[in-house]
Amino acid sequence: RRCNLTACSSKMHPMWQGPLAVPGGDRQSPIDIVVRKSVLDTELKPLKTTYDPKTCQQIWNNGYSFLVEYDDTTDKNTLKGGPLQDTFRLCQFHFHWGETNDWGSEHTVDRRLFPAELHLVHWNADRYSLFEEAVMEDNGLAVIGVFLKVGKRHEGLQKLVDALPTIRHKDSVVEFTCFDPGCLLPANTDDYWTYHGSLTTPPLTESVTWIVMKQHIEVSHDQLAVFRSLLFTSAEEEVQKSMVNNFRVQQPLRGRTVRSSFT
Ligand SMILES: COc1ccc(C[C@H]2SC(=S)NC2=O)c(OC)c1
Ligand SMILES: [Zn+2]
Repeated sequence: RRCNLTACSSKMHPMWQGPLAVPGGDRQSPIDIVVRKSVLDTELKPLKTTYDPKTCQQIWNNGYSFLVEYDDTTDKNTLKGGPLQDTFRLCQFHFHWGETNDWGSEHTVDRRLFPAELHLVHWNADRYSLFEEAVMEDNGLAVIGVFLKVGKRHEGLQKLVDALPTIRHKDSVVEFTCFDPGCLLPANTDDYWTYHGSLTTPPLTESVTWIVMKQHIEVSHDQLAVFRSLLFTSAEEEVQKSMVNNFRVQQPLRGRTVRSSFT
Protein backbone atom coordinates (compact mmCIF):
# COMPACT_ATOMS: atom_id res chain seq x y z
CA ARG A 1 0.00 0.00 0.00
CA ARG A 2 1.45 3.34 -0.95
CA CYS A 3 1.03 6.12 1.55
CA ASN A 4 -2.49 6.91 0.33
CA LEU A 5 -1.35 8.14 -3.04
CA THR A 6 -4.65 9.84 -3.68
CA ALA A 7 -4.22 12.04 -0.65
CA CYS A 8 -0.58 12.79 -1.28
CA SER A 9 -1.07 13.25 -4.99
CA SER A 10 -4.10 15.52 -4.82
CA LYS A 11 -4.43 17.64 -7.95
CA MET A 12 -2.24 20.61 -7.26
CA HIS A 13 -1.93 23.34 -9.80
CA PRO A 14 1.81 23.40 -10.51
CA MET A 15 2.07 27.14 -10.67
CA TRP A 16 0.09 27.31 -7.39
CA GLN A 17 0.89 30.78 -6.07
CA GLY A 18 -2.08 32.92 -5.20
CA PRO A 19 -3.56 32.90 -1.71
CA LEU A 20 -6.60 30.76 -2.46
CA ALA A 21 -9.43 32.00 -0.28
CA VAL A 22 -10.08 29.33 2.31
CA PRO A 23 -13.40 29.75 4.16
CA GLY A 24 -12.49 30.81 7.71
CA GLY A 25 -8.81 30.41 6.88
CA ASP A 26 -7.32 31.84 10.04
CA ARG A 27 -4.50 29.33 10.43
CA GLN A 28 -2.92 29.17 6.98
CA SER A 29 0.67 28.24 6.14
CA PRO A 30 3.40 29.12 5.41
CA ILE A 31 4.13 32.18 7.57
CA ASP A 32 7.00 34.54 8.31
CA ILE A 33 8.48 33.59 11.68
CA VAL A 34 9.25 36.85 13.50
CA VAL A 35 11.91 35.64 15.91
CA ARG A 36 11.54 38.37 18.51
CA LYS A 37 7.76 37.77 18.62
CA SER A 38 8.07 34.03 19.19
CA VAL A 39 7.34 32.96 22.76
CA LEU A 40 9.60 30.56 24.65
CA ASP A 41 7.60 27.57 25.89
CA THR A 42 9.60 25.66 28.50
CA GLU A 43 7.07 22.82 28.35
CA LEU A 44 8.19 21.97 24.81
CA LYS A 45 10.11 18.69 24.81
CA PRO A 46 12.89 17.55 22.51
CA LEU A 47 11.70 15.90 19.31
CA LYS A 48 11.92 12.11 19.18
CA THR A 49 12.16 10.63 15.69
CA THR A 50 12.56 6.94 14.86
CA TYR A 51 12.91 6.16 11.16
CA ASP A 52 13.54 2.78 9.51
CA PRO A 53 15.29 3.21 6.12
CA LYS A 54 14.01 -0.22 5.02
CA THR A 55 10.42 1.08 4.95
CA CYS A 56 11.21 3.49 2.13
CA GLN A 57 9.10 2.53 -0.90
CA GLN A 58 9.17 4.89 -3.86
CA ILE A 59 10.12 8.29 -5.14
CA TRP A 60 7.88 10.05 -7.59
CA ASN A 61 7.08 13.30 -9.35
CA ASN A 62 3.51 14.38 -8.59
CA GLY A 63 3.60 17.42 -10.84
CA TYR A 64 4.24 19.83 -7.98
CA SER A 65 7.24 18.41 -6.10
CA PHE A 66 8.92 15.03 -5.77
CA LEU A 67 7.87 12.80 -2.89
CA VAL A 68 9.72 10.00 -1.12
CA GLU A 69 7.08 7.72 0.38
CA TYR A 70 7.27 5.32 3.29
CA ASP A 71 5.24 2.35 4.44
CA ASP A 72 3.03 3.94 7.08
CA THR A 73 1.01 0.82 7.94
CA THR A 74 3.11 0.12 11.06
CA ASP A 75 4.80 2.22 13.73
CA LYS A 76 8.24 1.89 12.15
CA ASN A 77 8.68 5.60 11.41
CA THR A 78 7.48 7.75 14.28
CA LEU A 79 7.66 11.32 15.51
CA LYS A 80 6.90 12.02 19.17
CA GLY A 81 7.68 14.67 21.75
CA GLY A 82 8.21 18.31 20.88
CA PRO A 83 4.77 19.99 21.00
CA LEU A 84 3.03 16.69 20.27
CA GLN A 85 0.89 14.66 22.67
CA ASP A 86 0.42 11.72 20.31
CA THR A 87 2.57 9.47 18.13
CA PHE A 88 2.74 10.51 14.50
CA ARG A 89 3.79 8.33 11.56
CA LEU A 90 5.95 9.47 8.66
CA CYS A 91 4.06 9.23 5.39
CA GLN A 92 6.32 11.08 2.97
CA PHE A 93 8.82 13.86 2.58
CA HIS A 94 9.21 16.39 -0.23
CA PHE A 95 10.80 19.76 -0.93
CA HIS A 96 10.00 23.27 -2.18
CA TRP A 97 12.57 25.31 -4.08
CA GLY A 98 13.13 28.36 -6.30
CA GLU A 99 14.52 28.92 -9.77
CA THR A 100 17.53 30.61 -8.17
CA ASN A 101 19.28 30.25 -4.84
CA ASP A 102 17.79 33.58 -3.73
CA TRP A 103 14.39 32.16 -2.85
CA GLY A 104 12.43 28.90 -2.69
CA SER A 105 11.46 28.24 0.93
CA GLU A 106 7.84 28.46 2.11
CA HIS A 107 8.48 29.68 5.64
CA THR A 108 10.72 32.67 6.22
CA VAL A 109 12.60 33.76 9.36
CA ASP A 110 12.47 37.52 9.91
CA ARG A 111 11.58 37.71 6.21
CA ARG A 112 14.73 35.79 5.27
CA LEU A 113 14.18 33.37 2.38
CA PHE A 114 16.12 30.15 1.93
CA PRO A 115 16.79 28.45 -1.42
CA ALA A 116 14.69 25.43 -0.43
CA GLU A 117 12.66 23.81 2.35
CA LEU A 118 12.17 20.15 3.27
CA HIS A 119 8.83 18.93 4.62
CA LEU A 120 8.65 15.64 6.54
CA VAL A 121 4.95 14.81 6.72
CA HIS A 122 3.58 12.75 9.63
CA TRP A 123 0.01 11.83 10.63
CA ASN A 124 -1.55 11.14 14.04
CA ALA A 125 -1.69 7.35 14.26
CA ASP A 126 -2.98 7.40 17.85
CA ARG A 127 -6.26 8.96 16.76
CA TYR A 128 -6.69 8.00 13.11
CA SER A 129 -6.09 4.86 11.07
CA LEU A 130 -5.40 6.49 7.73
CA PHE A 131 -3.56 9.56 6.49
CA GLU A 132 -6.71 10.56 4.58
CA GLU A 133 -8.69 10.79 7.81
CA ALA A 134 -5.95 12.59 9.71
CA VAL A 135 -5.47 15.23 7.02
CA MET A 136 -8.99 16.52 7.72
CA GLU A 137 -8.57 16.92 11.49
CA ASP A 138 -7.06 19.84 13.36
CA ASN A 139 -4.58 17.64 15.21
CA GLY A 140 -4.13 15.25 12.33
CA LEU A 141 -0.73 16.14 10.89
CA ALA A 142 2.71 17.14 12.10
CA VAL A 143 5.14 18.48 9.52
CA ILE A 144 8.83 19.08 10.24
CA GLY A 145 10.21 21.92 8.13
CA VAL A 146 13.96 22.11 7.50
CA PHE A 147 15.60 24.98 5.62
CA LEU A 148 18.24 24.21 3.00
CA LYS A 149 21.21 26.48 2.37
CA VAL A 150 23.72 26.21 -0.48
CA GLY A 151 27.11 25.13 0.76
CA LYS A 152 28.89 21.84 1.06
CA ARG A 153 27.55 18.73 -0.64
CA HIS A 154 25.10 16.70 1.42
CA GLU A 155 26.31 13.10 1.16
CA GLY A 156 23.04 11.57 2.35
CA LEU A 157 21.02 13.56 -0.19
CA GLN A 158 23.06 12.32 -3.15
CA LYS A 159 21.23 8.97 -3.42
CA LEU A 160 18.01 10.92 -3.82
CA VAL A 161 19.54 13.41 -6.27
CA ASP A 162 20.78 10.50 -8.40
CA ALA A 163 17.21 9.19 -8.69
CA LEU A 164 15.70 12.48 -9.90
CA PRO A 165 16.62 12.13 -13.60
CA THR A 166 14.57 8.91 -13.62
CA ILE A 167 11.42 10.80 -12.52
CA ARG A 168 11.82 13.95 -14.61
CA HIS A 169 8.20 14.02 -15.75
CA LYS A 170 4.98 14.37 -13.80
CA ASP A 171 3.50 11.02 -12.62
CA SER A 172 6.76 9.11 -13.05
CA VAL A 173 7.48 6.75 -10.14
CA VAL A 174 10.51 4.60 -9.42
CA GLU A 175 11.18 2.15 -6.63
CA PHE A 176 13.33 3.79 -3.98
CA THR A 177 14.51 1.69 -1.07
CA CYS A 178 16.73 2.06 1.91
CA PHE A 179 16.81 5.78 2.56
CA ASP A 180 17.07 7.21 6.07
CA PRO A 181 15.09 10.46 6.26
CA GLY A 182 16.84 11.16 9.55
CA CYS A 183 19.98 12.00 7.56
CA LEU A 184 18.17 15.11 6.31
CA LEU A 185 17.58 16.50 9.81
CA PRO A 186 20.03 19.10 11.16
CA ALA A 187 22.45 18.09 13.92
CA ASN A 188 20.44 20.09 16.43
CA THR A 189 16.73 19.18 16.46
CA ASP A 190 16.15 20.60 19.95
CA ASP A 191 15.79 24.18 18.69
CA TYR A 192 12.61 24.75 16.70
CA TRP A 193 9.57 26.99 16.30
CA THR A 194 6.08 25.50 16.39
CA TYR A 195 2.65 26.84 15.45
CA HIS A 196 -0.73 25.61 14.21
CA GLY A 197 -1.15 25.91 10.47
CA SER A 198 -2.22 24.20 7.30
CA LEU A 199 -1.27 22.30 4.18
CA THR A 200 0.49 24.73 1.84
CA THR A 201 -1.30 23.50 -1.28
CA PRO A 202 -4.95 22.73 -1.94
CA PRO A 203 -6.94 21.52 -0.06
CA LEU A 204 -5.09 23.82 2.43
CA THR A 205 -6.72 22.02 5.34
CA GLU A 206 -5.87 23.48 8.74
CA SER A 207 -4.67 20.23 10.23
CA VAL A 208 -0.94 20.78 10.66
CA THR A 209 1.16 21.24 13.77
CA TRP A 210 4.24 22.83 12.24
CA ILE A 211 7.69 22.18 13.68
CA VAL A 212 10.22 24.41 11.89
CA MET A 213 13.88 23.70 12.65
CA LYS A 214 16.07 26.62 13.62
CA GLN A 215 19.18 24.97 12.20
CA HIS A 216 19.35 24.51 8.44
CA ILE A 217 21.09 21.78 6.45
CA GLU A 218 23.56 22.44 3.65
CA VAL A 219 23.37 21.03 0.13
CA SER A 220 25.64 21.86 -2.81
CA HIS A 221 24.72 24.20 -5.64
CA ASP A 222 24.90 21.24 -8.05
CA GLN A 223 22.58 19.09 -5.92
CA LEU A 224 19.98 21.86 -5.86
CA ALA A 225 20.38 22.36 -9.62
CA VAL A 226 19.22 18.77 -10.14
CA PHE A 227 15.96 19.62 -8.29
CA ARG A 228 15.42 22.28 -10.95
CA SER A 229 15.91 19.74 -13.75
CA LEU A 230 12.59 18.15 -12.79
CA LEU A 231 9.52 19.04 -14.83
CA PHE A 232 5.99 20.04 -13.81
CA THR A 233 4.75 18.52 -17.04
CA SER A 234 4.15 14.94 -18.13
CA ALA A 235 6.06 13.29 -20.97
CA GLU A 236 3.19 13.74 -23.47
CA GLU A 237 2.81 17.49 -22.99
CA GLU A 238 4.33 19.44 -25.84
CA VAL A 239 5.56 22.34 -23.74
CA GLN A 240 7.83 21.23 -20.89
CA LYS A 241 7.92 23.43 -17.82
CA SER A 242 10.77 23.13 -15.33
CA MET A 243 9.73 22.43 -11.77
CA VAL A 244 10.81 25.56 -9.91
CA ASN A 245 9.16 28.08 -7.54
CA ASN A 246 6.81 25.39 -6.17
CA PHE A 247 6.19 27.31 -2.95
CA ARG A 248 3.23 29.20 -1.53
CA VAL A 249 3.52 32.84 -0.44
CA GLN A 250 3.49 33.59 3.29
CA GLN A 251 0.03 33.87 4.84
CA PRO A 252 -1.34 36.22 7.54
CA LEU A 253 -0.60 35.21 11.13
CA ARG A 254 -4.20 36.07 12.24
CA GLY A 255 -3.22 36.47 15.88
CA ARG A 256 -1.44 33.10 16.18
CA THR A 257 1.51 32.75 18.53
CA VAL A 258 4.67 31.05 17.32
CA ARG A 259 6.29 29.21 20.22
CA SER A 260 10.01 28.49 20.43
CA SER A 261 11.76 25.65 22.22
CA PHE A 262 14.84 27.82 22.77
CA THR A 263 15.84 31.38 23.66
C1 LIG B 1 -4.62 16.07 0.52
O1 LIG B 1 -3.43 15.87 1.22
C2 LIG B 1 -2.32 16.59 0.84
C3 LIG B 1 -2.28 17.47 -0.23
C4 LIG B 1 -1.07 18.13 -0.53
C5 LIG B 1 0.06 17.89 0.23
C6 LIG B 1 1.38 18.56 -0.07
C7 LIG B 1 1.43 20.00 0.41
S1 LIG B 1 1.05 20.12 2.10
C8 LIG B 1 2.62 20.51 2.55
S2 LIG B 1 3.09 20.60 4.15
N1 LIG B 1 3.43 20.72 1.50
C9 LIG B 1 2.84 20.52 0.32
O2 LIG B 1 3.41 20.70 -0.72
C10 LIG B 1 -0.03 17.04 1.32
O3 LIG B 1 1.10 16.91 2.04
C11 LIG B 1 0.90 16.53 3.38
C12 LIG B 1 -1.19 16.39 1.62
ZN1 LIG C 1 5.44 20.97 1.49
